[in-house]
Amino acid sequence: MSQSPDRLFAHPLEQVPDFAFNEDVVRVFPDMIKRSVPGYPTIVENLGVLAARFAQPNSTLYDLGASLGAVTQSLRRHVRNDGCRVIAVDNSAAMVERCRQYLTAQDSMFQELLPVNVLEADILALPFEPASVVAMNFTLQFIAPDQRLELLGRIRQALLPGGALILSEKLHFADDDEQTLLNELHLDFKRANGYSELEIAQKRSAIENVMKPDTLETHKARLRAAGFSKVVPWFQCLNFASLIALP
Ligand SMILES: Nc1ncnc2c1ncn2[C@@H]1O[C@H](C[S@+](CC[C@H]([NH3+])C(=O)[O-])CC(=O)[O-])[C@@H](O)[C@H]1O
Ligand SMILES: O=C(O)C(=O)Cc1ccccc1
Repeated sequence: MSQSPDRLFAHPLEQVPDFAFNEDVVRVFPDMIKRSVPGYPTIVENLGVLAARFAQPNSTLYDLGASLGAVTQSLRRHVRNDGCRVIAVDNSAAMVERCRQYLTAQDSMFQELLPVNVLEADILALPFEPASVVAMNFTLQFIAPDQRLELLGRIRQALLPGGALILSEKLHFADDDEQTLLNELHLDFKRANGYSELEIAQKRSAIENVMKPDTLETHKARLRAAGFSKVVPWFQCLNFASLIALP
């Protein structure tokens, strides 16, 4: 499986197209997300550890917006079998194809992993089965803002008592100084990971129409409105955070 360094925005583009999860992105995605999202490896690994606490025997665990299945692989490293299974969902055909290859490779290296079903589907149109764990690792930010509440409401309805939604997102900050500082520090993180000013500027223009981060306050209020009883942030690195939402 070929994995390449992310140079997608390294050369000047006449017009920067809107960011899409296509084959070019799939080829560089593991490198791109590690060099762009501070704390990503820590979040992914610990998501499996967290999930193990909420997973119930004979239940379903969802990985929504699974991309190449990094979270699904972490769930399979940490959650005991006990009749559980994972449903990984993504609406990018290119992502789903490569995700299935990675999970098959994981299956060939380890025994007794949770069974996985990888679905190519739009999570906005997918009926959810009862689930003990739902992971959305940096996916809600790509959903149209006016669809987010309804989606979270359906996830809430699907969650079994004692289960949890684990939601990771890039954050926006209402306080201008806080927004400026954390944004600058995020740019420094990207520079430290080898991205040029041109790459940073072109990537920013590619994602600004398709990725709309909310504030932590908006997330908390919307999760409450969706029926979650408690929202507990468990991780923040610069402007990227992860929350546990309890039914
Ligand atoms: N409506 C939708 N339905 C299904 N999938 C969608 C939808 N909209 C976007 N996606 C998918 O959500 C994923 C978001 S990436 C998640 C990283 C992963 N969780 C990781 O932990 O490595 C985040 C990022 O790139 O910053 C992409 O694969 C989209 O195709
Ligand atoms: O690159 C960024 O600035 C981001 O905010 C995160 C990101 C990571 C991977 C794909 C799209 C957005």
